[in-house]
Parts: sequence; C-alpha cells; structure tokens
Amino acid sequence: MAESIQAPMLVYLVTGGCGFLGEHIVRMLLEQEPRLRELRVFDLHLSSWLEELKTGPVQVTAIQGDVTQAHEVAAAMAGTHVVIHTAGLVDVFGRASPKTIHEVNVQGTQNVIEACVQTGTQFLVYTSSMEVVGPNIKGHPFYRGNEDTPYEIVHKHPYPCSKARAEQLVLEANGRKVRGGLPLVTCALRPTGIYGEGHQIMRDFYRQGLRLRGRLFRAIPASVEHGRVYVGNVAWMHVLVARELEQRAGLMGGQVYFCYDKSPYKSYEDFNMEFLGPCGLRLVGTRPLLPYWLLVLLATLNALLQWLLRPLLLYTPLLNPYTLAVANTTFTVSTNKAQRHFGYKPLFSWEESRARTILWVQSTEGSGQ
Ligand SMILES: NC(=O)c1ccc[n+]([C@@H]2O[C@H](COP(=O)([O-])OP(=O)(O)OC[C@H]3O[C@@H](n4cnc5c(N)ncnc54)[C@H](O)[C@@H]3O)[C@@H](O)[C@H]2O)c1
Ligand SMILES: C[C@@H](CO)CCC[C@@H](C)[C@H]1CC[C@H]2[C@@H]3[C@H](O)C=C4C[C@@H](O)CC[C@]4(C)[C@H]3CC[C@]12C
Repeated sequence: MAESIQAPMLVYLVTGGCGFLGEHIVRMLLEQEPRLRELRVFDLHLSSWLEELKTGPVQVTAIQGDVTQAHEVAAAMAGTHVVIHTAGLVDVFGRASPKTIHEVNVQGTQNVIEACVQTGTQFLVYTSSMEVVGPNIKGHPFYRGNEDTPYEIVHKHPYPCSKARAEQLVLEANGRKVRGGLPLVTCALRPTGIYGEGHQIMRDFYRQGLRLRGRLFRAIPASVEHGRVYVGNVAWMHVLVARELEQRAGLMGGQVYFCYDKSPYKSYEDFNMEFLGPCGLRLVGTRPLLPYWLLVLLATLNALLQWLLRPLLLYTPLLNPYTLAVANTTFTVSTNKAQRHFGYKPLFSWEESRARTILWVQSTEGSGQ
C-alpha cells in the first residue's frame, strides 16, 4: 500500500458491513482512512443508512451478496486491496442449524480466502471471537489472560466451533501466493463480548426491564467477571490493523489479537447495569435470586423444549445450557499485544463509551429500533 500524496487509491471491502460491528467499521474507515478511494460494503441484507454515506468523497459501493456463494464473493473482491471479513452468523440460541452456522462462518471464510488468492487481494483481516479460546464447557476461569495464556480449549457448540475453524483457516492462509505472486497477509482479531450502539441483546434486556416495571433480577453471581469491549474500539482496531498490515507484515501476518479497551471487569449483569441503570432500571438482589442448580434445570428444560418444538416452531430463549455456562464463567482479557505490535490504543475512553451507549439505549425506547 504505497502512500499517495495526490489522490486516495485504496479499495477496501467489508463483509457483513451492515451488521452491528460492521456498521461501526464502515463508518470508522470513512472517518479514519484518508487513503480510501472506494469502500465496498458486502452483506446479505443491505441497510438503508448506506445511502447517506454515498454522498461523501469516498465512493461507497453497496453489494448485496452471500459469503457462502464463492462466485459472489470473488466478483465483489476483484480489484480490492484489503478485505475486512466480519460477516458471520452469531447464534448461541439455536436460531440457525449447525449446518448453516458452518456454511456461513467456515465455508464463507474459505470463500473469502480463495477470492483473495484468485483476485490478488493481499490483506485480510478476520473478525474472530474470544470464544475461539473459551469459556470452555468445564467452567474453567480465564482470568486477565492474554494471547499466550494456556487454557483448556473444549468446543462443542456450533458457533465457537465454527469461529475456531474459520480462524485457523485464516491463519493458515497467511503467506499463500495471491494472483500476481505476492504473499497473502492475514490476521485475526478476537473481541470479547461487544457492547455499544446497535447491541441487540442490550436493547432486549432494556425492553424486558421496562416490561418488569423497571426491574431486572440477578441470576449470575457478581463475582463472575466478564470481558467486554466497546464497539467503537473494536472497529478502530480493525481499521488500524488493516492500515498497518503491509508495513508490519512480518510481525503481524498470521497473528491473533484479543480486542480490548479500558471497560471495567464486571459480571455480565452488573456491566449491563452501567447503561441500563442510568436509563431507569434496577438490578434486584445482591446475590442470584435462584440457586444455580435451578438455573441449570431451567436451561436444560429450555433446551429440551427447543428440541421438542422444533418441528412446529422456533423456541429460542436467552437461557440455555451454553449461554448459562458462558455467563457463569469468568473470562477476562488483559493484554497489550495489539499495542506492542501496531500501536493500538483505545480511541474511546470508558466514560465516552458508556455515555454513547446510554444515549443509544435511551433512544431505542419505543423507537422500534
Ligand atoms: N457481537 C459480539 O459480541 C461479538 C463478539 C466477538 C466476535 N464477534 C464477531 O463479529 C462479527 C460481527 O458480529 P455482529 O455482532 O456484528 O453480528 P451481526 O449479526 O450484527 O452482523 C453480522 C453481519 O453479517 C451478515 N451476514 C450474515 N450471513 C451472511 C452471509 N451469508 N453473507 C453475507 N453477509 C452475511 C449479516 O447480515 C450481518 O449484517 C461476527 O463474525 C461475530 O462472530 C461478535
Ligand atoms: C443467565 C441470564 C440472566 O440474566 C444472562 C444470559 C446472558 C447471555 C445471553 C450472554 C452472556 C454472555 C454473552 C456472550 C458473550 O458476551 C460473548 C459472546 C461472543 C461473541 O462472539 C458472540 C456473542 C457472545 C456469545 C455473547 C452471547 C450472549 C451471552 C451468552
């Protein structure tokens, strides 16, 4: 990516660019990447907000497409310099079948890699997940861990299985020759639980609290710490990696980085209250109101009901054995690898991330967003 003083020359493609994280990446690229000439936004479902971006100095091209269709991916990628592959099926509730999750997350990623090789796109940034590491189903805590911390990785659920396999494919592809003979440079980012404007589960908890006359009920002990990261900082890390990959290919190629910022370590529910509290909700109980064995029973019942009802309807409650295990296991990251390798520092402070998220939650009330 040679620096051009005269005219911006780079073409980027963001897969999943209309999703929760994807939208932030798209907007961040337009704000923070002065060398951008064209930004292609590739998604299964295109959003209407893309239209307003088309009036700016950078050419924004919306491409409706499916990552599971190799020819659609290759056609969209022809002539691009960098691809940020964020499209994915995020499902830990049983909404999609394991086969569909595999097709989108694994086959879709393989298609992106092959398209890089075929079209000569040299830089690939992949949005992986903390779940590639854990929490494992044995409930082992990962406490302030970094990219080198030993941890017993046990995958059973289709979503983490698919993210782990896709990440492996991306890392193994580093160094493959792309069209024109140059080596492919890849790297994977592993966000913990992302929060911020557009976070649907946060919005769902808010609505549930409103329905319960301003109350939510504690289910998880306050001592179980959960790693969370603000969406703006996750987007910023993607933009920075994409920018630095060429200059630091030897160091960054084939590497994984946890996505982190200065958000406080708290339990999942206490962390959500940082935003929902100022919006008028209160978390009832200093300890879980139900004993853990009862939660396990309810989660198991939900899984059984989901299986029984599947021929008739999709029953996908928030609580199932997997989500309970994740919510109930400490998983926090403490690392500076991204700072050491490519100078990452969070763009948004915790105070700013919190304020922006609160504003967004407040704006969703009754708005149907
Ligand atoms: N949300 C989190 O807490 C979190 C944490 C870690 C990693 N991630 C990863 O970040 C990425 C984005 O997640 P998100 O939370 O923004 O999810 P999201 O569902 O909001 O966004 C995913 C986007 O991908 C698109 N997409 C899905 N299937 C597609 C297909 N077949 N072809 C093209 N586009 C398709 C969707 O339409 C959507 O716009 C995912 O890869 C996810 O695994 C998310
Ligand atoms: C027991 C309930 C009482 O309030 C709380 C259930 C909360 C769960 C639904 C969520 C707890 C942890 C979340 C996951 C975590 O933040 C990390 C993730 C990684 C990412 O790649 C996808 C989303 C998720 C799996 C996220 C999903 C929701 C939780 C399990």
